[in-house]
Amino acid sequence: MVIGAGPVGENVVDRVRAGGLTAAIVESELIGGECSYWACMPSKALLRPAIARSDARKVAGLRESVYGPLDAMEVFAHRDKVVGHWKDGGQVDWLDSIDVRVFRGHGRLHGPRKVEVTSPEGERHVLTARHAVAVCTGTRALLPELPGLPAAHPWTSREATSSDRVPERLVVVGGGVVGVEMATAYQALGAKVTLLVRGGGLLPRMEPFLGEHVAAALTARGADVRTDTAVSAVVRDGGTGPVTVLLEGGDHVEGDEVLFATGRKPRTEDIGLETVGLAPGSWLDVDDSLRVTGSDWLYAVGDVNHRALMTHQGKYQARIAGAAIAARAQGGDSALDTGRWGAHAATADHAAVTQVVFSDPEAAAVGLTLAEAERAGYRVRAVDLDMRSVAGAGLYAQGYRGHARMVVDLDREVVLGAAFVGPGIGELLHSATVAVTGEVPIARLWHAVPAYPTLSEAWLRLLEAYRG
Ligand SMILES: Cc1cc2nc3c(=O)[nH]c(=O)nc-3n(C[C@H](O)[C@H](O)[C@H](O)COP(=O)(O)OP(=O)(O)OC[C@H]3O[C@@H](n4cnc5c(N)ncnc54)[C@H](O)[C@@H]3O)c2cc1C
Ligand SMILES: NC(=O)c1ccc[n+]([C@@H]2O[C@H](COP(=O)([O-])OP(=O)(O)OC[C@H]3O[C@@H](n4cnc5c(N)ncnc54)[C@H](O)[C@@H]3O)[C@@H](O)[C@H]2O)c1
Repeated sequence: MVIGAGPVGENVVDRVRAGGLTAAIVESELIGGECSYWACMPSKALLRPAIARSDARKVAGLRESVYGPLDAMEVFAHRDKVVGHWKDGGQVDWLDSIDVRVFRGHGRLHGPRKVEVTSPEGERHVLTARHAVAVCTGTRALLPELPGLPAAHPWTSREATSSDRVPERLVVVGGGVVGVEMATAYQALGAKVTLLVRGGGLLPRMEPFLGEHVAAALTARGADVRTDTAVSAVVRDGGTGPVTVLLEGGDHVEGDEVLFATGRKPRTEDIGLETVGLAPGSWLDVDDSLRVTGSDWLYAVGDVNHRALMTHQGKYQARIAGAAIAARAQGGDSALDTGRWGAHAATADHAAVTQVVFSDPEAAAVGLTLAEAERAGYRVRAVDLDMRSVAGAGLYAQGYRGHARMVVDLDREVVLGAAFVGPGIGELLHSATVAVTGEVPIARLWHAVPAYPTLSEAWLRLLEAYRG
């Protein structure tokens, strides 16, 4: 039994079916989850024209053709198509095709191995799982407790990704991934954007140079990026019209909408955790097979376990969890391969989490940052590269600005992490992921020859710099 049919829940049922078990899934909103309708897919549909136009403006002979504004209505119409007009028929057909029973309604644990489903009409059924229950209920936006905020009707990621109008002035609070991506999209669509960042820079979970490049580019295009700036209250008379965001220190910013992109909280307040001895509202702690600590039947997969809040990482966990559930059903714990990089251990959660931020320029990273590697006790060296020394970069875009870093474990001579920022850099990430996950020795990477003249020659320059 799976509670929550986001990308992660869908992949859990797919993998347990592939492992020979039967599966059922409960969904209270749309099959496909946050990612398909209010997160990854609509946000990338809004960002693609912004990034494509920006890249084209860096190509001689082409830039003159792309100086007009984006057609916001066309962009929104395309976004609507990408999200299937917020209808999930296609996803339901797919679940039917793999013989998974779908229950519409709210799912709650009801003691060991039991799930109570309350249908939209209020009917209740209790279903009993033979082997396992997987909680895949994801997250929702976390709003800080600030005076005036609820009454101001702020945008969260849901409103920002589903809006069909561009506010003249958009204030964005939060310099994480959602804040940066939505500031990028709405600025390109024509809004005057102010980005209020509590900390010292953007994208604080990544190598600092990524956020520095992104902030410089947003500022150069006219955004007002304010770091070390804390919001103290929000005022919006009557809950509509212009909104005033008050800052600690006495200053204020006015906007026509304010987006709070200040993190996520788990959707576990009302899923019956108390019936199995767990605290409602908490993130769910799991082992590397994604089984909840202390349980032999309950799994928590995807955002809800707080390991790595990205769709691709959650789907990876789903593949591991589905295989582990099927293996345990057949042979108990002894049937599992839970060693490092084993079939039933989500090792990449610790060593090789990947992320592409679809900002302009793009930012991408895998594995450990230099600071994380040092904190973990590795003897490391960071090798840095100005992307302007890569021939392919100059051809990709005139005046290319970008930077790359490779973090090397000096004892094993393998790459622990890599980070890139620059136009088109997102597609470079997977080569780094293969190097980090495969723990490919530097001596062998030396033989992996990047084609000339591509952005991938960043690898050649990084390896040359490392070897001296
Ligand atoms: C604006 C934005 C952009 C993003 N962009 C990207 C991106 O480009 N790439 C990327 O990798 N990640 C991105 N993410 C993160 C990504 O959306 C999440 O990591 C992903 O959605 C997690 O999948 P999930 O299945 O764990 O949860 P969700 O997608 O949240 O799905 C959970 C499902 O469970 C259902 N549910 C919850 N409670 C119950 C219940 N009690 N009973 C029945 N059903 C229930 C919900 O209705 C939902 O359908 C983005 C996030 C945001 C906010
Ligand atoms: N392209 C992608 O992979 C992608 C895109 C969007 C979101 N996501 C994922 O979704 C998750 C949620 O993203 P997010 O940006 O909402 O969260 P986040 O945790 O990445 O960033 C939230 C930011 O808000 C700041 N913040 C928190 N409270 C604040 C306050 N009161 N005032 C001002 N700032 C405050 C935090 O310091 C942090 O920098 C992330 O884990 C992210 O990885 C991924």
